[in-house]
Amino acid sequence: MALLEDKPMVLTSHVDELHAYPQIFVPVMENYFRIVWWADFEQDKERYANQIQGVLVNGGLPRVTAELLDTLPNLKIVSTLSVGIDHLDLQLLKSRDMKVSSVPDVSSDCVADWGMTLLVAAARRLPEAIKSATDTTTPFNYNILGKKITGSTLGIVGLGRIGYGIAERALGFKMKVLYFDIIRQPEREAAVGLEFYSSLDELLPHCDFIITVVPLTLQTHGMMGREQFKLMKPSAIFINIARAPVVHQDQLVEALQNKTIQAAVLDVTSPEPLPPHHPLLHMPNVIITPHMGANSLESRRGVVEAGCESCAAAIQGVAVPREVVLK
Ligand SMILES: O=C(O)[C@H](O)CO
Repeated sequence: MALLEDKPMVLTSHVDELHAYPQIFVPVMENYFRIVWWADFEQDKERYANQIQGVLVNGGLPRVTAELLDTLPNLKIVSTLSVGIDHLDLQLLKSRDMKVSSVPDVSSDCVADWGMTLLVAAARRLPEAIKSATDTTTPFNYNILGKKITGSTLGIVGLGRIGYGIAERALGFKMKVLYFDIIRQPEREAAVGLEFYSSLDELLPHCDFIITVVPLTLQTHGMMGREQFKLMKPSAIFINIARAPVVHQDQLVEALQNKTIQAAVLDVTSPEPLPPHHPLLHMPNVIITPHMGANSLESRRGVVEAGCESCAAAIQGVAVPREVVLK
């Protein structure tokens, strides 16, 4: 896609806001657009409203509400710089005939790398080990015993691009890999030798590690709760790199407190960050990371490029790469 000569105006989050883009990506965006930061827009909407043709979001601001759409009469696209689209009101956008794009493919390897990293970190109790070796107030401990990964069984919940990437990596660790998905995927299954389960509840009792990698939808909302934790082995390690509401967080706390399962790793929580007194922050068998699966420099740069490309295409009135088909 050619860069636009007369750069159109696009609204996006403020660089300092949660989920906004690190300053290093701003020049990438400015190659394509005249950027209006959300905070500036908020202060003087009339100045910008008629000129804004695209909105770039990333889970946080700008919230694309009916009110925002009413304010921007020349808006052509809402482009999210993310895989997930759960923060967008797709019904609203469809009713306004708005183009929508996401970036489902660019960061898959990076997120799959992160999924395996978290699995290894939990299995080998990495945070505790680092603390023991580097925090002089903590006893140096030669006996932090982890869980063997080689030969163990991994259950992947959701065999999309990221889930499949995790399967490929797990095979390198000589793990047995099972998966649950609402759609069976024989080609992927055969390519790396996966075992399919049509029922989540039937898959869970077999797994040493379970990782959720599903999009957040009405069907996946709360799919991991008390009943599912009870079906897991008491030695199971549960990892969520999808979206927090896929898990009943309070029921996960209960399962960890009752030792229904051994440990959990959460790259996503509700809310983010958790308040200081939240029990998950104070459990030795929990690892929490700040929603950073897609955070390699390369991946984020690619995501920003791709999102800008889609946005520019819609403004030019040509086919939009990675358009989200609104049903
Ligand atoms: O959906 C994604 O791409 C990541 O979770 C970042 O929002």
